[in-house]
Amino acid sequence: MIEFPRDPQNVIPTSSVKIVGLGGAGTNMLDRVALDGLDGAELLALNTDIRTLSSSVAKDRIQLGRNLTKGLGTGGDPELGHQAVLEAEDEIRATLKGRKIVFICVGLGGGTGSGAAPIVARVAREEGAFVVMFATMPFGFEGRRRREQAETALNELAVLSNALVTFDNSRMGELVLAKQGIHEAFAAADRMISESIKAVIRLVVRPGLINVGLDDLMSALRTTRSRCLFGSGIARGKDRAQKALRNALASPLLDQGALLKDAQTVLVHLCGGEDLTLFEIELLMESLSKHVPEKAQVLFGAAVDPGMTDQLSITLVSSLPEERLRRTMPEGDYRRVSPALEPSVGFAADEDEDEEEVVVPEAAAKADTSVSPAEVEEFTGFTPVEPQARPAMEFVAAPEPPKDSEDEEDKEEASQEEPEELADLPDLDEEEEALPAKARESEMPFAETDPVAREEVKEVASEELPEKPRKEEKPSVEKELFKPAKPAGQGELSFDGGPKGRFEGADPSVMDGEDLDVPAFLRRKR
Ligand SMILES: Nc1nc2c(ncn2[C@@H]2O[C@H](COP(=O)(O)OP(=O)(O)OP(=O)(O)O)[C@@H](O)[C@H]2O)c(=O)[nH]1
Repeated sequence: MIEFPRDPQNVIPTSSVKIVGLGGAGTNMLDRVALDGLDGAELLALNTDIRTLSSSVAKDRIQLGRNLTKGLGTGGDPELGHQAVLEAEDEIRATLKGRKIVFICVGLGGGTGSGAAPIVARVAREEGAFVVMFATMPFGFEGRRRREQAETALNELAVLSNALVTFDNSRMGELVLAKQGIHEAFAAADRMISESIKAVIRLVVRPGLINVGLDDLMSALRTTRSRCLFGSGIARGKDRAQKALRNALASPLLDQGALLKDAQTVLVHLCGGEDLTLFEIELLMESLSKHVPEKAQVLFGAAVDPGMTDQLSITLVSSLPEERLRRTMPEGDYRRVSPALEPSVGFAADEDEDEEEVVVPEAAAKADTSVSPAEVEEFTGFTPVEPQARPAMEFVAAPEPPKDSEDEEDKEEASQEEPEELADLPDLDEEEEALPAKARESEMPFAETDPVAREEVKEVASEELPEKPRKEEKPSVEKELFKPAKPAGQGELSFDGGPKGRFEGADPSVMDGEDLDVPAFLRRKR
């Protein structure tokens, strides 16, 4: 067992941490964090939609746009979201006063979150807080408008936040089986985000043997336009160090550890009970070194939490610049697993900023940050090791580019080639297109409850889904006559060549000079 004196000056009390849930998605994420249990940190819910706001478990709640939207959402309009938050700016400022770290959870793409997040980030920064933004990007099927709104907000947040961690909803949808509904996909995404938030909070607020500070966190994540790599695993019992590492590497955001091989800085944080041994730490770090490049800077932190007897947790945080991400995965893969990463996502940190030294009272050392058995189960739920428990859509690692070839063309071909395994997977876009518009509509929770969003969804379903290019085929009389009314965005049924609509060999039914076997709408056109 390692005996180590604690330095209470180096930790941040949970009371100086505020977690803000913004908009519908943000409030859901916040509720998830609260329900999963995070002692001490204060929760604040901000929303225009009074119904969602009032059902939040957060103790502090502020309604945005009291006069402007009068308790309703913004209907997907970020400008309304922007105006609405300005109405409540003073109230928000008052509640963020004196906080050292403010975590903001938001789903980008709608009106409230996308329009208000930059203002909330600015206010928190003005109050001297270190701002970590957790933002989700919309599912690919939500349409171009939401994607564009999300990207605009993301670019603003990249400048305003100290750290911006993005989660791609499409990517996290892979955590659930393809046949499960969209509700499960959102729930899986929320659980993942909740775990990430809690792990990051544990990193910076837990009294440590070897502390990880905000500056370490920043340098692990510091690069512009990059994707956050994050993995967290926990295990107990025999071989817990190896198991915890395996669980962390299995995180979908690390692609089974494959993405770490290009990382420049990796932040590693270990936490165990009082039975944590130096041997375990060494073992774990040795195993990890196989996944991390030799030149990478490894920032290491460790903490002992008496509540974690028999357990060991490991958290890995890093970032991968966008162009490296593209190199690691061929273009096809990249879009397939993460369409919302196009064209920009990521983390941004203020390079020039001089970080204030955080001085914290002694009480901080007593902050309760124990991990419950339920949490352990939750973690292992995300990182199943049994093949049957894996998500149906699984990332397949990119093939290695040819080593000796100098020929640029060869290299390009190799990077564009689709691996064999991928060729068998259904194409997400095609699959989505193949869904009837109705089915897609009914899968969207926000469309069920929000009439404006419902209209948007219909709009997307009817306008934005491109028609599949059809093969050249000979026009036939039957096809021309009985062309089915084409539902927007849906693939067209092919008809066989047999006669349709008229019984073979039967006389035509003619009345008043009109052939009744010809559909009425065609007769009218004549
Ligand atoms: N992970 C997750 N994402 C969600 C959830 N609900 C919505 N989203 C995503 O977040 C985006 C924004 O949705 P909301 O948060 O409901 O919208 P809002 O910001 O409140 O804005 P308005 O409702 O338009 O005023 C959506 O486009 C979805 O991609 C959720 O429960 N979990």
